[in-house]
Amino acid sequence: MATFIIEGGHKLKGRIQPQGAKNEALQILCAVLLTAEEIKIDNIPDIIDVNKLIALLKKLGVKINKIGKGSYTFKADDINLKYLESAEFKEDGKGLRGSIMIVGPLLARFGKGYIPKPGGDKIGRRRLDTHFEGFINLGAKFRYNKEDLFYGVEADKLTGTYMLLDEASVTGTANIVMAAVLAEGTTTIYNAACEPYLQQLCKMLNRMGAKINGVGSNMLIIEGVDKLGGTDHRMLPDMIEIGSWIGLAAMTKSELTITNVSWDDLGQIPNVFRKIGITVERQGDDIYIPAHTNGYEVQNYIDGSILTVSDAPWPGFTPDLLSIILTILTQARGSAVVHQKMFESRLFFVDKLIDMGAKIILCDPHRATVIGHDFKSTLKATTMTSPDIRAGVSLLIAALSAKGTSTIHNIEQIDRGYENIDERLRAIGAKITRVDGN
Ligand SMILES: CC(=O)N[C@H]1[C@@H](OP(=O)(O)OP(=O)(O)OC[C@H]2O[C@@H](n3ccc(=O)[nH]c3=O)[C@H](O)[C@@H]2O)O[C@H](CO)[C@@H](O)[C@@H]1O
Ligand SMILES: C=C(OP(=O)(O)O)C(=O)O
Repeated sequence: MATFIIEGGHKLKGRIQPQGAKNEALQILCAVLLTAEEIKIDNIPDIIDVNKLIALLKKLGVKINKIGKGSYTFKADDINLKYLESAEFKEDGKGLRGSIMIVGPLLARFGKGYIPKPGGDKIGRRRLDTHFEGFINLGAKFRYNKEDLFYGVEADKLTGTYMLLDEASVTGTANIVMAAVLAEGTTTIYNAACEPYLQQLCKMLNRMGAKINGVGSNMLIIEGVDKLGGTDHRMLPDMIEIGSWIGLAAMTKSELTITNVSWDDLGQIPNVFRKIGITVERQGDDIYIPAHTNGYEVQNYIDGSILTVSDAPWPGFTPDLLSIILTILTQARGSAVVHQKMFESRLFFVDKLIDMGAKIILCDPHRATVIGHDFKSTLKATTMTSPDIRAGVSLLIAALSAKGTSTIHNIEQIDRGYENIDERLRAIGAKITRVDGN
């Protein structure tokens, strides 16, 4: 278990370039299984989850060449399906959430797809029904081994159909789309998720020869094709990292420029930060955050009632930024409610913020009321353990704003999704030391 030692209370300054998007990368990498032709992908983040998926694809027989930082070619022309039945695969597949998305492409191209219960953050129930109901709708036979927690789908052929998803699952929609592009006939997916990750996936699949209409909406109409070909793809900047750096700048009263953010793909993100009083300035394709020397003031609604920040499927506000919003609210002028609708265990990390002196009432597992200090009292340094990726980064931001030296254990949770975070933050003035565990 590695650890960060953080000396808080220093202002940061400078420019930071967001990495390529983690959740997009996990989808895009799985899509290389859909063709025997070469696919070149740029801006792949160098993070634990993505590297685990690349290693898994390699074991599946995908030929992988690293051609530069974040740039790889992939060629899935000789897939080793036996690996899917190995004990090794049962271990590898469990290591991350994104591995679930190999199932759709494997089913579509080779007639079978297996996966052990995938990993990812322990932030509440994370069921997979939407994925498998989608495959069943396309004509696949499903089985689940309860002892091994091992899922499997098989089909001689997939046939397009109409389906109404029970929830707009992000990875579920990606998985079903990747199966449907090679199905016979037309598939309509209603209540589809439409995060930029999915829009990017659909655009890439269309460049490979797929026929997907409705990209960016909650109804995708997919006309199946016999075969897909190669393409080039570049990952968008990671919008969750961008939100994390906005929060970091505000809470440490630092002046930061977040470069090349792909503004038009950020949806509600800039506005939600503005609602809690943070100045988010557009400069070309950069975000400029001035030093919030006089703090930031939470806006009320027009009728004067208290602000609630909650998540919703895209184009709603992403649940992956709520932990960061909650953390920066602890120093806001005013109060707000954070309502995490999707995941029931994601707010428990507030205990650590309360230990640091934050004023938070956890109303129930989904809702917390935060009463901001307006910097009249700084958070106290402490020792904590990162429970999940976004709570981990939130605690890191809290520690950077706190008085004294904090310790965060289990930072592998942070490394799962943030590339070289300590080095990149040191470059803008943060005092962070990484101590490797045994
Ligand atoms: C690898 C990856 O891409 N992970 C992301 C993906 O996870 P993932 O695809 O696993 O998450 P899902 O979209 O399936 O949904 C997660 C949870 O939210 C609930 N749910 C979902 C849709 C909905 O309309 N209402 C609702 O309550 C589901 O019941 C489920 O419990 O999407 C999540 C939701 O944006 C993000 O937090 C994860 O970072
Ligand atoms: C919950 C997240 O990731 P995963 O789905 O990989 O656990 C996240 O990125 O915030």
